[in-house]
Amino acid sequence: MKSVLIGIAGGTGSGKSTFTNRLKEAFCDDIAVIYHDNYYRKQDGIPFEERKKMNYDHPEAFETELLLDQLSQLRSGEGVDCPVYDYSLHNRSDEFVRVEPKKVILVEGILVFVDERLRDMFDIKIFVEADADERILRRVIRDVKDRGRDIEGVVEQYLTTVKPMHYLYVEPTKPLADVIINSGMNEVAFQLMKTNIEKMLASES
Ligand SMILES: Nc1ncnc2c1ncn2[C@@H]1O[C@H](COP(=O)(O)OP(=O)(O)O)[C@@H](O)[C@H]1O
Ligand SMILES: O=c1ccn([C@@H]2O[C@H](COP(=O)(O)O)[C@@H](O)[C@H]2O)c(=O)[nH]1
Repeated sequence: MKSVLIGIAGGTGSGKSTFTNRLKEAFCDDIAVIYHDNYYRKQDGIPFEERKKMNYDHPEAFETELLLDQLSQLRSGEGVDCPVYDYSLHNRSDEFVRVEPKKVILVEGILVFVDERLRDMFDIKIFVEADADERILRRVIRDVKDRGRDIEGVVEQYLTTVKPMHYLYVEPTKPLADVIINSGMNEVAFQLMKTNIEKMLASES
């Protein structure tokens, strides 16, 4: 079985997870999904107050080597134990999630097109686009509701690291994408990808 790897990048709050999760809901266990965020580095030795202030939008914040190894294993037909990140702790949890090899593997994250080795693994590269004001508004609501943050903290983090790193690292990868889609709720883009994945799953190779 040859796996097709699909990378889904875009700024924070653009709707990457929304788009990815809609595809996962449509195909359930027929496809695999990997979130680059789960590969944020382990920070066990660093106190919580320090972890809160770190730059999570720089490529070095991720253990991309581990992701590369695990994607290679999946492509060779082996299952992997993916790490699980806990945003409220700013650290990896002790959990793992078993991911089995599938014909179609989605890999989602803000910086998945930055590392050339990772970028070159993708058969299809999708960039989810949304205006910066909409992204930050969504992020404030989501981080307060789901990621254990307060509004002041989200705003400070956005201005000090998230925004500058977005323009330094995320935005420059947009032209490297095969397809740029306008929001994760885009129905046309969803149906096009769904049809394509159905064809991939039905093909013999
Ligand atoms: N087009 C949209 N309109 C309104 N809300 C949206 C839209 N896309 C995403 N959201 C919401 O915004 C938040 C961030 O979206 P998410 O998919 O998690 O973004 P990302 O994974 O790119 O950070 C979520 O709460 C999601 O439900
Ligand atoms: O401990 C952490 C780890 C990450 N973040 C932020 O998460 C986003 C990436 O996730 P999206 O779902 O794409 O928004 C990134 O911008 C980091 O700043 C964090 O706040 N704390």
